[in-house]
Amino acid sequence: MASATSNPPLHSVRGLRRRFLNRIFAAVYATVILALFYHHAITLLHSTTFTSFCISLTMFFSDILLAYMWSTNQSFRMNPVTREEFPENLVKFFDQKDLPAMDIFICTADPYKEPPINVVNTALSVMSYDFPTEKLSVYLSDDGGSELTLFAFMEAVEFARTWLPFCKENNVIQRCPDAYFRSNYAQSSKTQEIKVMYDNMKTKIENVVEKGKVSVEYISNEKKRQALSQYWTKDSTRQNHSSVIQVLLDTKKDKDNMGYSMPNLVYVSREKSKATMHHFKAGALNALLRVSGIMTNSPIVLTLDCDMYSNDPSTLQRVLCYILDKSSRPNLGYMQFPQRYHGLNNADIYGSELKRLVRMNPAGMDGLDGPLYMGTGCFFLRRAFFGGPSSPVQPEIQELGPNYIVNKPIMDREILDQAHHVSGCNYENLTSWGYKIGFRYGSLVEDYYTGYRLQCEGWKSIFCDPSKPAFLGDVPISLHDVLNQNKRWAVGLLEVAFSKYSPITFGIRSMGILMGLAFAHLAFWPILGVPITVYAFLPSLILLSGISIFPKVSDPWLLAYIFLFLGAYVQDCLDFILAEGTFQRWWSDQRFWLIRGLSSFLFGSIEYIAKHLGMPTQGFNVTSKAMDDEQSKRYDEGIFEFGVESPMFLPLAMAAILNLMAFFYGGIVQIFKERNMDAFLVQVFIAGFGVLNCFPIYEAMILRSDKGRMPTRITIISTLLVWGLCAIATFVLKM
Ligand SMILES: O=c1ccn([C@@H]2O[C@H](COP(=O)(O)OP(=O)(O)O[C@H]3O[C@H](CO)[C@@H](O)[C@H](O)[C@H]3O)[C@@H](O)[C@H]2O)c(=O)[nH]1
Ligand SMILES: [Mn+2]
Repeated sequence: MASATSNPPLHSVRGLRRRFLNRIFAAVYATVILALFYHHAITLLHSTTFTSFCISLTMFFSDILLAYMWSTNQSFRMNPVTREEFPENLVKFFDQKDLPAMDIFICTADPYKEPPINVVNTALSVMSYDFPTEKLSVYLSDDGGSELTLFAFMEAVEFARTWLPFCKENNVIQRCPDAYFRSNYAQSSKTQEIKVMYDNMKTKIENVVEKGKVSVEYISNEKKRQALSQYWTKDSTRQNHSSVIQVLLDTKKDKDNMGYSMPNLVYVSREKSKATMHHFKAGALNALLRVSGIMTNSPIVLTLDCDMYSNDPSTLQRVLCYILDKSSRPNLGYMQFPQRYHGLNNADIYGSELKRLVRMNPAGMDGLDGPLYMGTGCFFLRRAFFGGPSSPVQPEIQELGPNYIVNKPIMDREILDQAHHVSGCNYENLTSWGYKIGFRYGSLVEDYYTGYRLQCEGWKSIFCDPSKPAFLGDVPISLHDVLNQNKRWAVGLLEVAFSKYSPITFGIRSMGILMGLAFAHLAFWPILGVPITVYAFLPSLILLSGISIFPKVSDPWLLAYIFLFLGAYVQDCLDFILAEGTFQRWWSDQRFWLIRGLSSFLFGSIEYIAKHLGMPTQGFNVTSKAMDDEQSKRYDEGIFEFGVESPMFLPLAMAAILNLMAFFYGGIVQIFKERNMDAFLVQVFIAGFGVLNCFPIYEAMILRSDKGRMPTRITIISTLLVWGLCAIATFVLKM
């Protein structure tokens, strides 16, 4: 066990024992893949017709892509580690007053998709961290440019004056008010009183959002009126408005109801103009980096999405266990906590837990040079945004440099003017922002891309995954939302994969083979759509024409297929269950890979190509966090939500229908009637596996009558398309 040099230790790290087994298994598996390639090559050479050549080539190509995904995936398995922190030892080394200051960034972008009451809850959960309040500054970026959000925050400030001291004096563990009142909290007259206050605030905010504007009866004083009036100019819209910066709390002046000081709280809505690119979330974060730079310039920065509240008030202490211990990891640039979620249904039908992506793979990278950046729950050293560890890049004004010490109060006129200036929409023109400084532009997955570029510059990272989640977030509850989110990721990842900074070339050169491959695995994630689509359609189509393409049951080559299939699936399942998973969730997770492959990845790739050709595309389509009661109920019961006529459902429905046909035809005609089991067993098995995975789709097409069922039009169109596909296949194969 390697532990930090300090004594008593602040943290420890341990390699998982299964890494040795992983390495041996990887060697065996790789050998079998090579053998399979040999078999593919032989089949190709011996193909008798042009059609059979094309089919063999397609299967070979699909298997090459699968092999690429498998081999790059091994970098996560070579050296996974787990860590432990001992925040209780921190006090033995550091005085409260020596702790570094923290700037916390929260992003929101749309008051209708991201209800302001939830954003307020997130802010309150971090404002009440167990940390010296004068060292804490919370910045809210409102890309929705909405007076509704500003209003919600002005209400939140009032509530915070009671909530913050209440949490501290009663040592409340759950400091997100909404989660607290949902939990089994100790009832007392004080908690009753606070609950009433909270409910009042919530009702007010929700009413205002419902009305779509802040009417006068909600504006209780002149200060609020003035703040809100900035939104009342004629040409102020979401895409077109000047900067709004409102200091809602100033730690030097504001006191809560018990007389304790409060953290800084600043509302920022950067200037927007239709004529200027704003780079979505990355642009918003860069604006915050500058505004906070002018106002507080704390050496540590936390980025949070508005839907991820803090679930543990002692998280900052955990972070300091690494950041204050220089021996923990040289050139440490950031520390990532996993995204963890609340409100998942038992089976996690959409695989939203993303266990592999957000917990298992980052633990694997942590054993190398550290995890990727995942957009939220990540603590950065501000310095990391300004060039590599040994190649600093100076920003255009010295006040923004990471070492500059702010010596004026946050409300100083000059500070406010400068803050407005740096949040202007043309400020970044002819500067290095987004390219050499700050969060990086050029990909819809700005998080992945920024973390990747920082690692290329030489920054390292740490993955901190305490058993009590540090942050908890929402998951989308309709299939359409999930697929859209995954599609956005697919587009963003391809943008990196095929850029001049592709991990497969630039990445491997900059950070070595294993880290390079780990990033390359993700960048090319969407190509999985190709083999998944091929396997979903080709074997079944061909089966319907009575043609066999896999080794016969009596052929020893079949063993290679069985080994590769079972080896990958069983290892994956074991890994999943060992990482606190259940079999049921694993099953949903593997199914969702197939669903993603057929929809998000396919449509994402098309969108990427369209974007590349200069056609207009969607950009950063914010995931909805608003809940519809009926939808919520169905989600909780584990029922798939189709409901809308999304083209992304077409390939899913088609695969479902085709595999069902192939399974029955193959099973009945080929195996029972023609006694052709030897030739067709594999294809019937593949179709059957598809059918097994498609149960929720059949249900949604035939059995259900609720609003979330498969729209009839999708069912009809996909049936026609399958019919057309079969006709073409018969024609081509009989040629
Ligand atoms: O123009 C924009 C668009 C989005 N956001 C914010 O970005 C965050 C993430 O957006 P969301 O729609 O919730 O995206 P998800 O798909 O849930 O996010 C995952 O993927 C994103 C990259 O695609 C990362 O930025 C996120 O951190 C990560 O959780 C939210 O707080 C938004 O308010 C902005 O500030 N400005
Ligand atoms: Mn989100």
